[in-house]
Amino acid sequence: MRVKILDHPLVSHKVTVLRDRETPSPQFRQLVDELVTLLAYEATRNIRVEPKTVRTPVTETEGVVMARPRPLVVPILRAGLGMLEGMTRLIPTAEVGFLGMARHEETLDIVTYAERLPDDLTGRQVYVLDPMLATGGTLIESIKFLRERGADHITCLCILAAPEGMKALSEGVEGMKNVDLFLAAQDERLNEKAYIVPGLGDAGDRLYGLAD
Ligand SMILES: O=P(O)(O)OC[C@H]1O[C@H](OP(=O)(O)OP(=O)(O)O)[C@H](O)[C@@H]1O
Ligand SMILES: O=c1cc[nH]c(=O)[nH]1
Ligand SMILES: [Mg+2]
Repeated sequence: MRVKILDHPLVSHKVTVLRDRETPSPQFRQLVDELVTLLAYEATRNIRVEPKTVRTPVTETEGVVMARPRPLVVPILRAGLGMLEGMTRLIPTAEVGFLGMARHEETLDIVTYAERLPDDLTGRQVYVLDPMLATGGTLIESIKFLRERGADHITCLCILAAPEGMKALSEGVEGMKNVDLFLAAQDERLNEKAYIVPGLGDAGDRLYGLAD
């Protein structure tokens, strides 16, 4: 598994504001949207293109366009939904599939409660969106799911990750070729409730939770 952590002062600035418990939901959503654009710029370097000839007003020239089959973007509900618009703004022609997964607060077991994906993903490049990689259980489960359908190359975009989850993920996908992970920041550890430290709390609640 290839891991890339963005190293950019603008990213660090946005992550810091995102962490701040005083940052309200509307600003939190805006920051997630901005961060995913920056992450997506790096994470889509591997996007497949094919040659295309175009006629400019001046002459004919060789360029490239995105290859077929189109890439598939998969936000992991609920928190991953906050990353979808930023991603599709960059790749408007991508197809979007959905996976709804939640980890049980105490057992940390992953429950897959929704799935809307093409049956056959043979040869497809897939971009998985989930802001938090904590124990890694959710991402491992989703990658296995996508692999079983034939996905060819899976790139995960996360905002924060704990080292424990990164290790579990790399062991969990060992032997699987073509799995990449892009992060805005790597955090210190997990706490006793498997929350990321220092983290940003519960991403789903901060994006979509009811205001106090
Ligand atoms: O690496 P893990 O230990 O599996 O934890 C990470 C998962 O936890 C969060 O989702 P959550 O289960 O809270 O669901 P939500 O998005 O509906 O809040 C987060 O968005 C990840 O999907
Ligand atoms: O810190 C964490 C861990 C899992 N899910 C979250 O939303 N935050
Ligand atoms: Mg949650």
